[in-house]
Amino acid sequence: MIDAIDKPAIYITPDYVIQAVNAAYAETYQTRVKIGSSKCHQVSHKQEQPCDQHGEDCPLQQCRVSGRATSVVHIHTLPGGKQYCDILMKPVRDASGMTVGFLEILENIDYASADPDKDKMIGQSPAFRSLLNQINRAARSDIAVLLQGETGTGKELVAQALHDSSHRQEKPFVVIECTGLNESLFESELFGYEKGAFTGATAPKKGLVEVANGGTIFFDEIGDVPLNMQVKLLRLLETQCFRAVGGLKQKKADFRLICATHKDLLALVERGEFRKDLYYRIAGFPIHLPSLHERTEDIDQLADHFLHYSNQPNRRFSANALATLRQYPFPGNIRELKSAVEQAALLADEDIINVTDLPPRIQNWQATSATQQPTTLMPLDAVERDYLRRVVAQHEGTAETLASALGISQRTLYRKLQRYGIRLKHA
Ligand SMILES: Nc1ncnc2c1ncn2[C@@H]1O[C@H](COP(=O)(O)OP(=O)(O)OP(=O)(O)O)[C@@H](O)[C@H]1O
Repeated sequence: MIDAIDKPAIYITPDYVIQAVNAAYAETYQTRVKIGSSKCHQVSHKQEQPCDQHGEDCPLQQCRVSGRATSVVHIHTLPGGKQYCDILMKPVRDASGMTVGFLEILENIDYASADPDKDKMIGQSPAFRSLLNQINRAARSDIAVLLQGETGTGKELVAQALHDSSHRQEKPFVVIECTGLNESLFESELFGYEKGAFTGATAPKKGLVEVANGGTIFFDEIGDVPLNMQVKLLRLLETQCFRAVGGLKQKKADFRLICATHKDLLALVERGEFRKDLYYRIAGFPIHLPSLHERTEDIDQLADHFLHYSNQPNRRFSANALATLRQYPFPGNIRELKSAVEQAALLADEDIINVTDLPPRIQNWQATSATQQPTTLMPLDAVERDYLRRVVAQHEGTAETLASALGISQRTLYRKLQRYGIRLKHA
Protein backbone atom coordinates (compact mmCIF):
# COMPACT_ATOMS: atom_id res chain seq x y z
CA MET A 1 0.00 0.00 0.00
CA ILE A 2 2.72 2.53 0.89
CA ASP A 3 4.54 1.81 -2.37
CA ALA A 4 1.59 3.44 -4.10
CA ILE A 5 2.50 6.75 -2.36
CA ASP A 6 4.90 8.83 -4.45
CA LYS A 7 6.34 10.71 -1.42
CA PRO A 8 8.60 9.12 1.22
CA ALA A 9 6.33 7.09 3.54
CA ILE A 10 6.68 4.63 6.41
CA TYR A 11 4.39 2.54 8.54
CA ILE A 12 5.23 2.67 12.28
CA THR A 13 3.84 0.86 15.31
CA PRO A 14 3.07 2.88 18.49
CA ASP A 15 6.55 2.00 19.89
CA TYR A 16 8.13 4.11 17.05
CA VAL A 17 9.37 0.96 15.27
CA ILE A 18 9.36 1.10 11.47
CA GLN A 19 7.46 -1.83 10.00
CA ALA A 20 7.53 -0.85 6.32
CA VAL A 21 9.16 1.79 4.09
CA ASN A 22 8.48 2.70 0.49
CA ALA A 23 11.08 3.20 -2.26
CA ALA A 24 10.95 7.01 -2.02
CA TYR A 25 11.78 6.85 1.71
CA ALA A 26 14.72 4.47 1.20
CA GLU A 27 16.07 6.74 -1.54
CA THR A 28 15.69 9.96 0.50
CA TYR A 29 17.18 8.76 3.80
CA GLN A 30 19.76 6.39 2.31
CA THR A 31 20.18 4.70 5.71
CA ARG A 32 19.87 0.98 6.30
CA VAL A 33 16.47 0.66 7.91
CA LYS A 34 16.05 -2.61 9.84
CA ILE A 35 12.38 -3.36 9.38
CA GLY A 36 10.92 -4.39 12.73
CA SER A 37 13.66 -2.78 14.85
CA SER A 38 14.83 0.67 13.54
CA LYS A 39 12.91 3.56 15.10
CA CYS A 40 11.67 6.58 13.15
CA HIS A 41 13.65 9.14 15.23
CA GLN A 42 16.88 7.15 14.77
CA VAL A 43 16.57 7.35 11.00
CA SER A 44 15.29 10.88 10.45
CA HIS A 45 16.87 12.71 13.43
CA LYS A 46 19.86 10.46 14.22
CA GLN A 47 18.55 10.61 17.82
CA GLU A 48 18.07 7.77 20.28
CA GLN A 49 15.12 9.50 21.98
CA PRO A 50 11.69 10.26 20.46
CA CYS A 51 11.28 13.83 19.17
CA ASP A 52 9.25 15.16 22.10
CA GLN A 53 12.15 14.28 24.42
CA HIS A 54 14.51 16.62 22.56
CA GLY A 55 12.33 19.65 22.15
CA GLU A 56 10.29 18.90 19.00
CA ASP A 57 6.61 18.11 18.58
CA CYS A 58 6.14 14.38 18.09
CA PRO A 59 3.41 13.84 15.46
CA LEU A 60 2.99 10.20 16.58
CA GLN A 61 2.23 11.31 20.14
CA GLN A 62 -0.16 14.01 18.92
CA CYS A 63 -1.90 11.51 16.66
CA ARG A 64 -2.16 8.97 19.48
CA VAL A 65 -3.70 11.53 21.84
CA SER A 66 -6.14 13.07 19.37
CA GLY A 67 -6.93 9.91 17.40
CA ARG A 68 -6.84 12.08 14.27
CA ALA A 69 -4.41 12.81 11.44
CA THR A 70 -1.91 15.52 12.33
CA SER A 71 0.85 17.44 10.58
CA VAL A 72 4.03 19.14 11.81
CA VAL A 73 7.20 20.59 10.31
CA HIS A 74 10.51 19.01 11.42
CA ILE A 75 14.17 19.41 10.52
CA HIS A 76 15.53 16.04 9.36
CA THR A 77 19.11 14.91 8.88
CA LEU A 78 19.60 13.66 5.32
CA PRO A 79 22.82 12.52 3.65
CA GLY A 80 23.14 16.01 2.10
CA GLY A 81 22.59 17.89 5.40
CA LYS A 82 19.66 19.25 7.35
CA GLN A 83 16.36 19.51 5.51
CA TYR A 84 12.97 20.95 6.40
CA CYS A 85 10.28 18.34 6.13
CA ASP A 86 6.48 18.52 6.38
CA ILE A 87 5.14 15.38 8.09
CA LEU A 88 1.62 14.04 7.82
CA MET A 89 0.82 11.31 10.39
CA LYS A 90 -2.38 9.24 10.12
CA PRO A 91 -3.62 6.60 12.55
CA VAL A 92 -4.21 3.12 11.08
CA ARG A 93 -7.01 1.16 12.80
CA ASP A 94 -7.97 -2.52 12.80
CA ALA A 95 -11.51 -3.83 12.17
CA SER A 96 -12.48 -3.15 15.80
CA GLY A 97 -11.37 0.52 15.60
CA MET A 98 -8.18 0.04 17.67
CA THR A 99 -5.19 2.10 16.52
CA VAL A 100 -2.54 -0.45 15.57
CA GLY A 101 -0.02 1.85 13.92
CA PHE A 102 0.63 5.07 12.06
CA LEU A 103 1.23 5.98 8.45
CA GLU A 104 3.84 8.76 8.13
CA ILE A 105 4.10 10.63 4.83
CA LEU A 106 7.00 13.08 4.44
CA GLU A 107 7.46 15.97 2.08
CA ASN A 108 10.71 17.93 1.74
CA ILE A 109 10.40 21.70 1.96
CA ASP A 110 12.99 23.13 -0.41
CA TYR A 111 12.24 26.83 0.04
CA ALA A 112 13.26 26.99 3.71
CA SER A 113 16.43 26.21 5.59
CA ALA A 114 17.71 26.13 9.16
CA ASP A 115 21.24 27.09 8.02
CA PRO A 116 22.43 30.02 5.89
CA ASP A 117 21.23 29.29 2.36
CA LYS A 118 20.82 31.82 -0.40
CA ASP A 119 17.28 32.76 -1.43
CA LYS A 120 15.75 30.42 1.18
CA MET A 121 13.55 31.35 4.08
CA ILE A 122 15.56 31.07 7.28
CA GLY A 123 14.22 30.26 10.74
CA GLN A 124 13.52 27.56 13.31
CA SER A 125 11.04 29.11 15.76
CA PRO A 126 7.59 27.54 16.31
CA ALA A 127 5.99 30.59 14.60
CA PHE A 128 8.19 30.04 11.54
CA ARG A 129 7.47 26.30 11.42
CA SER A 130 3.76 26.93 11.63
CA LEU A 131 4.12 29.38 8.72
CA LEU A 132 5.90 26.69 6.64
CA ASN A 133 3.14 24.24 7.46
CA GLN A 134 0.51 26.66 6.19
CA ILE A 135 2.49 27.48 3.03
CA ASN A 136 2.74 23.77 2.24
CA ARG A 137 -0.96 23.24 2.77
CA ALA A 138 -1.89 26.15 0.51
CA ALA A 139 0.67 25.34 -2.19
CA ARG A 140 -1.01 22.03 -3.00
CA SER A 141 -4.21 23.64 -4.21
CA ASP A 142 -5.18 26.60 -6.36
CA ILE A 143 -6.88 28.38 -3.47
CA ALA A 144 -6.53 32.20 -3.32
CA VAL A 145 -4.04 33.07 -0.57
CA LEU A 146 -4.01 36.32 1.40
CA LEU A 147 -0.70 37.10 3.11
CA GLN A 148 -1.08 39.48 6.04
CA GLY A 149 1.90 40.86 7.90
CA GLU A 150 3.87 43.97 8.75
CA THR A 151 6.35 45.45 6.32
CA GLY A 152 9.52 43.40 5.87
CA THR A 153 8.12 40.13 7.28
CA GLY A 154 8.76 38.26 4.01
CA LYS A 155 5.39 38.40 2.20
CA GLU A 156 6.97 38.51 -1.24
CA LEU A 157 9.31 35.65 -0.33
CA VAL A 158 6.35 33.56 0.83
CA ALA A 159 4.40 34.36 -2.36
CA GLN A 160 7.37 33.15 -4.41
CA ALA A 161 7.65 29.99 -2.25
CA LEU A 162 3.94 29.27 -2.79
CA HIS A 163 4.41 29.57 -6.53
CA ASP A 164 7.63 27.52 -6.60
CA SER A 165 6.04 24.65 -4.72
CA SER A 166 2.79 24.64 -6.71
CA HIS A 167 2.00 22.76 -9.90
CA ARG A 168 2.36 26.13 -11.69
CA GLN A 169 6.10 26.39 -10.87
CA GLU A 170 7.21 26.14 -14.52
CA LYS A 171 4.93 29.05 -15.50
CA PRO A 172 5.45 32.78 -14.80
CA PHE A 173 5.29 34.41 -11.36
CA VAL A 174 4.08 37.97 -11.93
CA VAL A 175 4.14 40.69 -9.26
CA ILE A 176 1.69 43.60 -9.45
CA GLU A 177 2.46 46.45 -7.07
CA CYS A 178 -0.96 47.99 -6.37
CA THR A 179 0.23 51.13 -4.57
CA GLY A 180 -0.02 54.26 -6.65
CA LEU A 181 -1.81 52.68 -9.64
CA ASN A 182 -4.52 54.95 -11.05
CA GLU A 183 -7.52 53.59 -12.92
CA SER A 184 -6.20 53.81 -16.47
CA LEU A 185 -2.78 52.49 -15.53
CA PHE A 186 -4.37 49.64 -13.58
CA GLU A 187 -6.47 48.57 -16.55
CA SER A 188 -3.74 48.82 -19.16
CA GLU A 189 -1.15 47.13 -16.91
CA LEU A 190 -3.51 44.32 -16.04
CA PHE A 191 -5.39 43.76 -19.28
CA GLY A 192 -3.04 45.24 -21.92
CA TYR A 193 -4.21 47.41 -24.78
CA GLU A 194 -4.81 47.37 -28.52
CA LYS A 195 -3.09 49.67 -31.01
CA GLY A 196 -4.78 53.08 -31.00
CA ALA A 197 -6.64 52.48 -27.71
CA PHE A 198 -5.32 55.83 -26.45
CA THR A 199 -2.78 58.46 -27.48
CA GLY A 200 0.63 56.84 -27.42
CA ALA A 201 -0.66 53.27 -27.92
CA THR A 202 1.27 52.84 -31.17
CA ALA A 203 1.44 49.05 -30.86
CA PRO A 204 -0.64 46.47 -28.98
CA LYS A 205 0.73 45.42 -25.57
CA LYS A 206 0.00 42.31 -23.53
CA GLY A 207 -1.29 42.88 -20.01
CA LEU A 208 0.13 41.15 -16.94
CA VAL A 209 -2.87 38.80 -16.72
CA GLU A 210 -1.95 37.45 -20.16
CA VAL A 211 1.77 37.35 -19.34
CA ALA A 212 0.99 35.28 -16.23
CA ASN A 213 -1.04 32.74 -18.19
CA GLY A 214 -0.89 29.38 -16.40
CA GLY A 215 1.19 30.85 -13.55
CA THR A 216 0.67 32.99 -10.46
CA ILE A 217 -0.17 36.66 -9.99
CA PHE A 218 0.93 38.29 -6.76
CA PHE A 219 -1.00 41.49 -5.99
CA ASP A 220 1.21 43.30 -3.46
CA GLU A 221 -0.52 45.84 -1.17
CA ILE A 222 -3.99 44.83 -2.35
CA GLY A 223 -5.44 47.14 0.34
CA ASP A 224 -4.28 50.12 -1.75
CA VAL A 225 -6.52 49.29 -4.74
CA PRO A 226 -9.10 52.10 -4.94
CA LEU A 227 -12.79 51.17 -4.78
CA ASN A 228 -13.63 51.75 -8.45
CA MET A 229 -10.82 49.40 -9.50
CA GLN A 230 -11.84 46.80 -6.96
CA VAL A 231 -14.99 46.23 -9.04
CA LYS A 232 -12.91 45.46 -12.14
CA LEU A 233 -10.65 43.16 -10.20
CA LEU A 234 -13.61 41.31 -8.75
CA ARG A 235 -15.12 40.89 -12.21
CA LEU A 236 -11.84 39.42 -13.48
CA LEU A 237 -11.65 36.99 -10.54
CA GLU A 238 -15.30 35.95 -10.81
CA THR A 239 -15.53 35.51 -14.58
CA GLN A 240 -11.90 34.62 -15.33
CA CYS A 241 -12.33 36.73 -18.43
CA PHE A 242 -10.97 40.12 -19.50
CA ARG A 243 -10.78 42.42 -22.46
CA ALA A 244 -7.72 44.50 -23.47
CA VAL A 245 -8.25 48.29 -23.37
CA GLY A 246 -9.67 49.24 -26.78
CA GLY A 247 -10.20 45.56 -27.66
CA LEU A 248 -13.41 43.69 -28.45
CA LYS A 249 -12.28 40.10 -27.96
CA GLN A 250 -12.93 38.40 -24.61
CA LYS A 251 -9.79 36.63 -23.39
CA LYS A 252 -9.62 33.83 -20.85
CA ALA A 253 -7.50 34.27 -17.73
CA ASP A 254 -5.78 31.32 -16.05
CA PHE A 255 -3.75 32.23 -12.98
CA ARG A 256 -3.39 31.46 -9.30
CA LEU A 257 -4.10 34.44 -7.08
CA ILE A 258 -1.92 35.53 -4.16
CA CYS A 259 -2.48 38.89 -2.46
CA ALA A 260 -0.57 40.63 0.32
CA THR A 261 -1.26 43.52 2.62
CA HIS A 262 0.06 45.11 5.80
CA LYS A 263 -3.39 46.64 6.43
CA ASP A 264 -6.28 45.23 8.42
CA LEU A 265 -8.55 44.51 5.43
CA LEU A 266 -11.57 43.63 7.58
CA ALA A 267 -11.32 47.05 9.24
CA LEU A 268 -11.22 48.59 5.74
CA VAL A 269 -14.33 46.54 4.86
CA GLU A 270 -16.09 47.88 7.95
CA ARG A 271 -15.18 51.44 7.01
CA GLY A 272 -16.50 50.85 3.48
CA GLU A 273 -13.03 51.29 1.93
CA PHE A 274 -12.67 47.71 0.71
CA ARG A 275 -15.38 45.63 -0.93
CA LYS A 276 -16.63 42.77 1.21
CA ASP A 277 -17.21 40.50 -1.80
CA LEU A 278 -13.66 41.10 -3.02
CA TYR A 279 -12.32 40.41 0.47
CA TYR A 280 -13.97 36.98 0.60
CA ARG A 281 -12.81 36.23 -2.95
CA ILE A 282 -9.13 36.94 -2.18
CA ALA A 283 -9.05 35.60 1.39
CA GLY A 284 -9.65 31.92 0.55
CA PHE A 285 -6.68 30.95 2.72
CA PRO A 286 -5.40 33.78 4.93
CA ILE A 287 -1.85 33.38 6.23
CA HIS A 288 -0.49 35.59 9.01
CA LEU A 289 3.23 36.31 8.74
CA PRO A 290 4.76 36.68 12.21
CA SER A 291 6.62 39.90 13.00
CA LEU A 292 10.25 39.49 13.95
CA HIS A 293 9.43 40.25 17.60
CA GLU A 294 7.12 37.19 17.55
CA ARG A 295 10.08 35.04 16.50
CA THR A 296 13.10 36.49 18.34
CA GLU A 297 14.52 32.93 18.57
CA ASP A 298 15.31 33.28 14.84
CA ILE A 299 17.35 36.48 15.16
CA ASP A 300 20.73 34.76 15.70
CA GLN A 301 20.22 32.51 12.70
CA LEU A 302 18.95 35.26 10.44
CA ALA A 303 21.85 37.52 11.50
CA ASP A 304 24.32 34.71 10.65
CA HIS A 305 22.59 34.14 7.32
CA PHE A 306 22.74 37.81 6.30
CA LEU A 307 26.37 38.05 7.47
CA HIS A 308 27.25 34.95 5.45
CA TYR A 309 25.96 36.62 2.28
CA SER A 310 27.28 40.12 3.10
CA ASN A 311 30.53 41.64 1.82
CA GLN A 312 32.25 40.42 5.01
CA PRO A 313 31.27 36.73 5.24
CA ASN A 314 34.11 35.83 7.66
CA ARG A 315 33.01 38.18 10.42
CA ARG A 316 31.10 36.95 13.48
CA PHE A 317 28.82 38.64 16.01
CA SER A 318 29.91 38.79 19.64
CA ALA A 319 27.46 37.26 22.14
CA ASN A 320 26.67 40.78 23.42
CA ALA A 321 25.94 42.08 19.93
CA LEU A 322 23.52 39.19 19.33
CA ALA A 323 21.84 39.82 22.70
CA THR A 324 21.45 43.51 21.76
CA LEU A 325 19.87 42.54 18.43
CA ARG A 326 17.47 40.20 20.23
CA GLN A 327 16.12 42.91 22.53
CA TYR A 328 15.47 45.49 19.77
CA PRO A 329 11.84 45.48 18.49
CA PHE A 330 12.66 45.75 14.72
CA PRO A 331 9.64 47.68 13.42
CA GLY A 332 11.01 47.09 9.88
CA ASN A 333 11.21 43.35 10.67
CA ILE A 334 13.55 41.08 8.67
CA ARG A 335 14.39 43.79 6.14
CA GLU A 336 15.58 46.07 8.96
CA LEU A 337 17.62 43.26 10.52
CA LYS A 338 19.23 42.54 7.15
CA SER A 339 20.30 46.14 6.63
CA ALA A 340 21.51 46.44 10.26
CA VAL A 341 23.68 43.32 9.81
CA GLU A 342 25.13 44.58 6.54
CA GLN A 343 25.93 47.98 8.06
CA ALA A 344 27.53 46.44 11.16
CA ALA A 345 29.64 44.08 9.02
CA LEU A 346 31.06 47.07 7.14
CA LEU A 347 31.59 49.20 10.23
CA ALA A 348 33.44 46.60 12.31
CA ASP A 349 37.24 46.99 12.26
CA GLU A 350 37.83 43.43 13.41
CA ASP A 351 36.40 40.03 12.60
CA ILE A 352 34.24 40.09 15.73
CA ILE A 353 31.29 42.49 15.42
CA ASN A 354 30.63 44.23 18.74
CA VAL A 355 27.66 46.14 20.15
CA THR A 356 29.37 49.44 19.21
CA ASP A 357 29.35 48.39 15.53
CA LEU A 358 25.55 48.13 15.48
CA PRO A 359 23.44 51.06 14.20
CA PRO A 360 23.01 53.62 17.04
CA ARG A 361 19.22 53.20 17.25
CA ILE A 362 19.75 49.52 18.12
CA GLN A 363 22.64 50.16 20.55
CA ASN A 364 20.66 52.86 22.34
CA TRP A 365 17.30 51.14 22.36
CA GLN A 366 17.56 49.56 25.79
CA ALA A 367 18.94 52.74 27.36
CA THR A 368 16.23 54.97 25.90
CA SER A 369 13.36 52.59 26.58
CA ALA A 370 14.46 52.20 30.22
CA THR A 371 14.88 55.91 30.91
CA GLN A 372 11.99 57.33 28.89
CA GLN A 373 9.47 59.30 30.93
CA PRO A 374 5.76 58.91 30.18
CA THR A 375 4.77 61.46 27.54
CA THR A 376 1.52 62.86 26.21
CA LEU A 377 -0.33 60.21 24.21
CA MET A 378 -0.45 60.96 20.48
CA PRO A 379 -1.93 59.06 17.54
CA LEU A 380 0.85 56.89 16.05
CA ASP A 381 0.09 58.22 12.57
CA ALA A 382 0.85 61.77 13.71
CA VAL A 383 4.13 60.69 15.31
CA GLU A 384 5.14 58.84 12.13
CA ARG A 385 4.19 61.81 9.94
CA ASP A 386 6.18 64.32 12.04
CA TYR A 387 9.18 62.02 12.23
CA LEU A 388 9.14 61.43 8.47
CA ARG A 389 8.91 65.17 7.82
CA ARG A 390 11.97 65.76 9.97
CA VAL A 391 14.10 62.97 8.52
CA VAL A 392 13.19 63.85 4.94
CA ALA A 393 14.21 67.48 5.59
CA GLN A 394 17.54 66.39 7.11
CA HIS A 395 18.45 63.44 4.89
CA GLU A 396 21.02 64.24 2.20
CA GLY A 397 21.03 60.85 0.44
CA THR A 398 18.66 59.19 -2.01
CA ALA A 399 15.27 57.59 -1.37
CA GLU A 400 17.10 54.25 -1.39
CA THR A 401 19.53 55.24 1.39
CA LEU A 402 16.73 56.80 3.44
CA ALA A 403 14.54 53.69 3.13
CA SER A 404 17.48 51.50 4.09
CA ALA A 405 18.30 53.67 7.15
CA LEU A 406 14.65 53.45 8.24
CA GLY A 407 14.65 49.69 7.70
CA ILE A 408 11.77 49.73 5.21
CA SER A 409 11.51 49.10 1.48
CA GLN A 410 11.54 51.98 -0.98
CA ARG A 411 7.98 51.01 -1.89
CA THR A 412 6.91 51.36 1.75
CA LEU A 413 8.74 54.68 2.04
CA TYR A 414 6.98 56.07 -1.06
CA ARG A 415 3.65 54.76 0.23
CA LYS A 416 4.09 56.55 3.54
CA LEU A 417 5.29 59.77 1.90
CA GLN A 418 2.30 59.71 -0.43
CA ARG A 419 -0.03 59.10 2.50
CA TYR A 420 1.28 62.06 4.49
CA GLY A 421 1.78 64.31 1.45
CA ILE A 422 5.53 64.65 2.05
CA ARG A 423 7.87 65.31 -0.87
CA LEU A 424 11.45 64.06 -1.05
CA LYS A 425 14.19 66.67 -1.47
CA HIS A 426 16.01 64.55 -4.09
CA ALA A 427 13.08 62.77 -5.76
N1 LIG B 1 12.58 33.99 6.56
C1 LIG B 1 13.44 34.76 5.89
N2 LIG B 1 14.71 34.36 5.73
C2 LIG B 1 15.62 35.13 5.09
N3 LIG B 1 15.35 36.32 4.55
C3 LIG B 1 14.09 36.77 4.66
C4 LIG B 1 13.07 36.02 5.33
N4 LIG B 1 11.90 36.72 5.26
C5 LIG B 1 12.19 37.87 4.60
N5 LIG B 1 13.50 37.90 4.23
C6 LIG B 1 14.19 39.00 3.54
O1 LIG B 1 13.70 40.21 4.12
C7 LIG B 1 13.50 41.20 3.12
C8 LIG B 1 12.04 41.65 3.12
O2 LIG B 1 11.22 40.59 2.63
P1 LIG B 1 9.94 40.86 1.67
O3 LIG B 1 10.25 41.90 0.64
O4 LIG B 1 9.47 39.53 1.19
O5 LIG B 1 8.95 41.47 2.78
P2 LIG B 1 7.48 42.09 2.58
O6 LIG B 1 6.69 41.61 3.75
O7 LIG B 1 6.98 41.75 1.21
O8 LIG B 1 7.76 43.65 2.72
P3 LIG B 1 6.84 44.92 2.22
O9 LIG B 1 5.50 44.77 2.87
O10 LIG B 1 7.60 46.09 2.75
O11 LIG B 1 6.81 44.83 0.72
C9 LIG B 1 13.96 40.58 1.81
O12 LIG B 1 15.32 40.92 1.60
C10 LIG B 1 13.81 39.09 2.05
O13 LIG B 1 14.70 38.34 1.25
